[in-house]
Amino acid sequence: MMDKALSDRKVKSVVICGHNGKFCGGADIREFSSPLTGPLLIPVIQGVESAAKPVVAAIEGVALGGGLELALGCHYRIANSKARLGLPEVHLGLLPGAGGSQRLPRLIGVPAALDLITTGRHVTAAEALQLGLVDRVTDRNTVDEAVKFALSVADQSPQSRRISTFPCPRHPDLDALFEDVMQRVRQRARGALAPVACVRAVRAAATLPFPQGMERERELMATLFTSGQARAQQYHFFAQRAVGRWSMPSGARWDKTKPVAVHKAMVIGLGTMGRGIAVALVQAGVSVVAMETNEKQLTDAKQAISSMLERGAKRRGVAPALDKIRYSSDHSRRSRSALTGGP
Ligand SMILES: CCCCCCC/C=C/C(=O)SCCNC(=O)CCNC(=O)[C@H](O)C(C)(C)COP(=O)(O)OP(=O)(O)OC[C@H]1O[C@@H](n2cnc3c(N)ncnc32)[C@H](O)[C@@H]1OP(=O)(O)O
Repeated sequence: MMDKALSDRKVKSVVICGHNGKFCGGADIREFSSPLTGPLLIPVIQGVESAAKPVVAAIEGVALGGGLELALGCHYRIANSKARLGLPEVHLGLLPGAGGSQRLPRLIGVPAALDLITTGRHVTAAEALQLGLVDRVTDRNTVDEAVKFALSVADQSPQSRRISTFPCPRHPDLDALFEDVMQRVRQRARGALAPVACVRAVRAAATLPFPQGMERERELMATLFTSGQARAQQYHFFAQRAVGRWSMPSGARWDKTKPVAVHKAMVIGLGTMGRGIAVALVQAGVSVVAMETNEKQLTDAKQAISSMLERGAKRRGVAPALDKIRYSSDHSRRSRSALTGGP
């Protein structure tokens, strides 16, 4: 479709838009666990950018990851005022590997690009306009506005709008900037590879011509792409969404179940975890039966839990709720029934 639009002489300018009010949330993360198929994004974006006629991105909903990278390959970007834009790959253990790490700094400058790429944060359309990431923001129908705009620039050459040809905006002391950012990113990353690789990729954009920068981006991406950290972070992405959709063998489901207040709980086993759980429950106002069959462990736990509750209460300026917890070494049915108030 794109090839057809770009090669048809009757077509003077092109608008790329999404579907159902969303421009593009990026690549399908599930595809990263198997060999990549389909047209590779980098040549697609290069084809768009090098087109001889203006190409306009009409951004509604979200433009994230590869979606924003595609928009950066366009010559103009028009965003709906409710749209959100970002390069969140760092949260998936990756970097913006379809030219995003090389085009973004050329468009909005190194400090702003470092911020967006290393944090993966989304920006609103208003902030995107302020940063120079988009050319216009509209409250109206974005595709209609983009079509109007595309017609108004149809006779103009897109030559000066190709971000890959922009020099990276100058910064007075690049070395000091990167040293400072790298130090802060390393501290925050606590061993994560992707944020550090993101800084390295942006440094390549700031110091190398575009083709060499792309090569550096590719090398860094190749290391991250198959890393255990990336696999774990991508698993985490889907796991986070799955826990929000739980269902029980009984058929109870997250969206059909009303929450029930919990007033009593029993904690069985008072090791480090059990003690912490008992304290958290008491502090949340729940009456707790704390059960431990090992007498020595029970004595130690009583002391530890009381002092945790006292310290917590002191910090919050309230009385310690020591009366909310009862201890037991009796694992019998009678002891467990104390929870339900049964016989
Ligand atoms: C050498 C190789 C070079 C390769 C270059 C590749 C370059 C491109 C890379 C990328 O684009 S990486 C992906 C970047 N994008 C993201 O990280 C966006 C992730 N998604 C989100 O932030 C949110 O889902 C959203 C898009 C803002 C929508 O949020 P909302 O709250 O409305 O819905 P969710 O519950 O989060 O999601 C709904 C549904 O969709 C699934 N999903 C969302 N995004 C993706 C995705 N990118 N890939 C696959 N699936 C996605 C999500 O899991 C939900 O489905 P269920 O889990 O409920 O079935």
